[in-house]
Amino acid sequence: MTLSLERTPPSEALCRTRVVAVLRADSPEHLLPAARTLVEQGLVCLELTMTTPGALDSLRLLRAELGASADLGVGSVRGAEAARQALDAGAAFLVSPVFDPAVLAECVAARVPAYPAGLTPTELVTAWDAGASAVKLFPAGTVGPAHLQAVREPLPELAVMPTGGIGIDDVGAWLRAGALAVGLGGSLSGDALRGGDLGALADRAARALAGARG
Ligand SMILES: O=C(O)C(=O)C[C@H](O)[C@H](O)COP(=O)(O)O
Repeated sequence: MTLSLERTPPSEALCRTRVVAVLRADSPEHLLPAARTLVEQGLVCLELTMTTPGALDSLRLLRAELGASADLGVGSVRGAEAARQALDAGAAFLVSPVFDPAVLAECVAARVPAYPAGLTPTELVTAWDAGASAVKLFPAGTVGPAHLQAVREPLPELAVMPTGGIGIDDVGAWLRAGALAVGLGGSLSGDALRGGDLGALADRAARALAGARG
């Protein structure tokens, strides 16, 4: 199907590293040291979720502290107002657990990459045809890489970012099944967002990136 829409492409950093760290914390306290650790390892695409208290203040802080070394987006975005607030705070991309056309419209207008979600072929194609930069397969862990491979056989044009329930050692399998990139939340963060060991976080980041390189 040929559409006359101008799709904002995913960032160069996402296409290169192929891993997005989903940072969902109970408090903003430990975000900065964890983010620094990930960026030092080369895991530079970071998604701060709106469910984290003070998420947009944290985004501003991380942007000031990490500058151009990180590709900082916002996740769990629902509704036009939240999308506008995240974009005003400088989000480099927006992610959602659903396909919300209002969020996508804000991203299209601002020419910022948008990653709305779907699970079924129809949901994924609907978000893709509406102009998603890539579609987030969510919750990916409930279906596995075989689902992605089967969906993309008749729909090879879809750029897909599986997220939700993915282990750090599963990255390679998802990329081989046709994913553009994967999102890693809990399996990557571990206890680092609660003040846990940053050395262990660095090791997990290195493992995830090694899996992405294949
Ligand atoms: O809400 C969004 O926009 C999200 O990005 C949701 C994330 O995909 C998951 O919260 C990550 O899930 P885990 O890797 O299982 O911890």
